[in-house]
Amino acid sequence: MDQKSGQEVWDPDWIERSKLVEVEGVTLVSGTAENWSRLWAFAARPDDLLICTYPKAGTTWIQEIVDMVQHGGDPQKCARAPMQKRMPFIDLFLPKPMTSGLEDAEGMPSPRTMKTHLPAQLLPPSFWEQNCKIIYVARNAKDSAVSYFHFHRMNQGMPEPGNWDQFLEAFLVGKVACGSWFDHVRGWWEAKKWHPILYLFYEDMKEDPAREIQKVAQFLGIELTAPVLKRIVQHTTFESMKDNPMANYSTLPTFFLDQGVSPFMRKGVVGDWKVHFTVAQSERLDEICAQKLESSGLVFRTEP
Ligand SMILES: Nc1ncnc2c1ncn2[C@@H]1O[C@H](COP(=O)(O)O)[C@@H](OP(=O)(O)O)[C@H]1O
Ligand SMILES: O=[N+]([O-])c1ccc(OS(=O)(=O)O)cc1
Repeated sequence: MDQKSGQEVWDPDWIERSKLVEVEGVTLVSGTAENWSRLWAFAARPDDLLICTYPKAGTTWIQEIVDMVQHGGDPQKCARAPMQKRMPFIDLFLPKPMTSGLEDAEGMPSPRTMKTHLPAQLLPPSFWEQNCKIIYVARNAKDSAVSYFHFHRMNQGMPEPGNWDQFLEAFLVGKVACGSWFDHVRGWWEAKKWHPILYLFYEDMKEDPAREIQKVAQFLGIELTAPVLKRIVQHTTFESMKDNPMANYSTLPTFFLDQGVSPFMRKGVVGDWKVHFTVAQSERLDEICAQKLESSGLVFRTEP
């Protein structure tokens, strides 16, 4: 901690590209796998809210929406700290001496809102036992893969992605951090049959943000007046969030997240996959998707 600025001081040597390690057959970054027993034993509280996503589904977007809904649409209150401090990322373990999301969560007073990228079968059991509310956001596989590829390029703590073709291969077989996208979206979809889970889609949020924000408010039992709803919509547009230092991760050092390589708030659209996928790659993903999501009732849109 820098005494003058009160800022955490990081050393570039702490950051290195992670290896992938399997936990119960799911590939996770090594920091999460090494701390598995602590994470599994995490003590959820009944009034905890958990935001779950496969990486790049719009996690930060729904986090900012939830924070605004919880704080009456007051942007000042949502500017109290960077996102990772407002809503700890429980499965993120950065090398010591940096604090982990788990420790931040443990030290946080209730009511807490936290974030995870864990698949449903790896969620610490106390979240089920305490009947915690969960908001899940899913994004179509093609845009998720593209966004995840660029995120691997810029996040110096993620495994090396290789080139696009190599990364997509790894994504399709689920050998990337957080495992298979297909298993993730399906696992959480099944879990909502027996647990209070609000399951949202990125594409729906783009189509009609006000409608989806209302679903969040209703799920949380909060009433929004028309002007508050309007303010939340405006505050959480891609353009607003791109310029918001408390939401765009610009407070993290560039030797960790190199936003010169690719910004965290990159494009924020549906359909950017068309710039990256060949026709053959797109058809292959469609085939796997049809097979993996068969008879689940889960349907994704890939067009704006
Ligand atoms: N307010 C917003 N509206 C639309 N997309 C947003 C957004 N805030 C973040 N995103 C997009 O969500 C993705 C990041 O997801 P996460 O927060 O889960 O890591 C990025 O996608 P792109 O890389 O396609 O631009 C980012 O641009
Ligand atoms: O706070 N962090 O260190 C942090 C936050 C978000 C993040 O992106 S994500 O896609 O892995 O959630 C990575 C690191």
